[in-house]
Amino acid sequence: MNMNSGHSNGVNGVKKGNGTANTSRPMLKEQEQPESGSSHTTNGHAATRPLHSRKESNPLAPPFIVSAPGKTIVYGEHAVVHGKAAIAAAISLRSYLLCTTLSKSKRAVTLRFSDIGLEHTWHIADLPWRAFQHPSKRKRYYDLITSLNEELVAAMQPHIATVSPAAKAEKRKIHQAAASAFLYLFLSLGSESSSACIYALRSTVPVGVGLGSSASVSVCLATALLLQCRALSGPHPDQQSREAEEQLERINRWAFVGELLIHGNPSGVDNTVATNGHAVLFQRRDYSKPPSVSILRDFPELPLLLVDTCQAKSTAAEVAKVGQLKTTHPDVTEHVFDAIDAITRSAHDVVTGEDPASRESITRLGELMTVNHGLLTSLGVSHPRLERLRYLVDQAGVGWTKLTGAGGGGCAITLLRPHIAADDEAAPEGTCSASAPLLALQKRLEAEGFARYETTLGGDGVGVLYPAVINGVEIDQEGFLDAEGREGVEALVGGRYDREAWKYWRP
Ligand SMILES: Nc1ncnc2c1ncn2[C@@H]1O[C@H](COP(=O)(O)OP(=O)(O)O)[C@@H](O)[C@H]1O
Ligand SMILES: C[C@@](O)(CCOP(=O)(O)O)CC(=O)O
Repeated sequence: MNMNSGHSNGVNGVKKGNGTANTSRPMLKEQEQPESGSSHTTNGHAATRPLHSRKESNPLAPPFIVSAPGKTIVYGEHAVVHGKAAIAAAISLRSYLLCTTLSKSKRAVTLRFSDIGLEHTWHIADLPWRAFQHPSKRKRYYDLITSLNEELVAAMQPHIATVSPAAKAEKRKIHQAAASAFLYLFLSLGSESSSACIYALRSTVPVGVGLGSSASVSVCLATALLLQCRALSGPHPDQQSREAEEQLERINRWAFVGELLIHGNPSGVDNTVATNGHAVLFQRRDYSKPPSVSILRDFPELPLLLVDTCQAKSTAAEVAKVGQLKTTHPDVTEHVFDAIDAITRSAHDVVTGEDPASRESITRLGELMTVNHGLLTSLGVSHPRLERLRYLVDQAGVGWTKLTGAGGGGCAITLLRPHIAADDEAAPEGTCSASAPLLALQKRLEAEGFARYETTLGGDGVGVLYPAVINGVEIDQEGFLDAEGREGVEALVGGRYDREAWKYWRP
């Protein structure tokens, strides 16, 4: 699938509105991969074009969407930045990036990230291609990049400074972080002859609450740009496991670069789980090498309550705070990291053991969460709102609580005690819960300004909807950007009614 040239294996006959469409979705086959940034020529694809594919004269690839999940870190945040193990699971909240290629004459790329109110256009020719393509700086799509090149970041700065310059400082920071992630990836993977395109983003992952919104956005950006420079094969259903694994690894490497731009010193656990889905045991001892990643496909469906303190936090600030503590008290901090590492490994033994959903296993997992939270507090990354939340849950006696993600506000997870979870499950559909203590707690939390997210753990990682057609209807950019809330977005892009439409790399 050449997503940029008129020789695309794309689809025609797609109707706007309520019409029917040819929804065959030819995905990339493994083929000769171009050098990153090479011009978009065909490589014998026309011969394999299906009967109803786009006409040679049509210069545009059809709009397509990529999607990636948010995550919750169950054990090991912060320690993971310093080389220890962490367990994280994908959640059913996701980001979606709709890519609409424009005719060659347009020569501009536009970001429309409506959740955060960002709209920005760059003229492709104005961008600092010379710096990014200098032989000493040029990166290939298969390279492992573990740190940003300061000269390239500096070359990009004038083009980032023009993003939302009049916005309030906090908003500008959010806009410029997202724009930086895009632009660094675009300049690294694209070329001056890249197609003009509009990148429209919607996310059901709340921004900056510890659920990996930046990673899910970075995975979407990396995947879209890799697809557009033809550096990915698939996803297609008959793809060999090793090949699918390689594609996910490629996406993950570039998503990590996006994370470097957004939050400075990432461990890589967030983008790894957003790429692969399910749950992962993750460790990165040496930042110059790929991390050790074990995918936990049989991670139990833990009865978790996910609560937002609604207290804003900054991952970069919390990570820097722990870094500072490590500099001041290296031995003490290392011991705390080691203890967190031991917690993660004990939890891993339980979830990969005989009966991870048994009463005993849940109790062990819960106790480990309590200790993990205590250690995070000792690192200075809790917050009065998180402590209040933990106190309320402890008082209600419904489960074990820890902060998740960077802390300093953001979210906490509570593992429900088995009898509470059982009552909750037995509740008639549509009711909140049959468990009186849980119901009382939920009311209390609401009254004190906490928010609860309904989500399930595990599920697929990065997915592609090519073309952007659900049930024969092409997803319209304006409708996508204006869709109301989580329900609106999911109703529009949801594979719920067209299960075959979304494709995933499944090793
Ligand atoms: N829906 C979105 N649209 C655009 N950018 C987003 C979106 N969600 C997150 N981001 C980017 O990710 C950043 C949040 O990252 P971070 O502070 O690490 O929080 P989180 O814990 O959610 O990952 C934002 O500043 C923004 O740049
Ligand atoms: C604190 C940390 O371990 C997790 C941060 O997660 P989040 O950005 O709060 O979703 C940092 C990292 O692993 O990169």
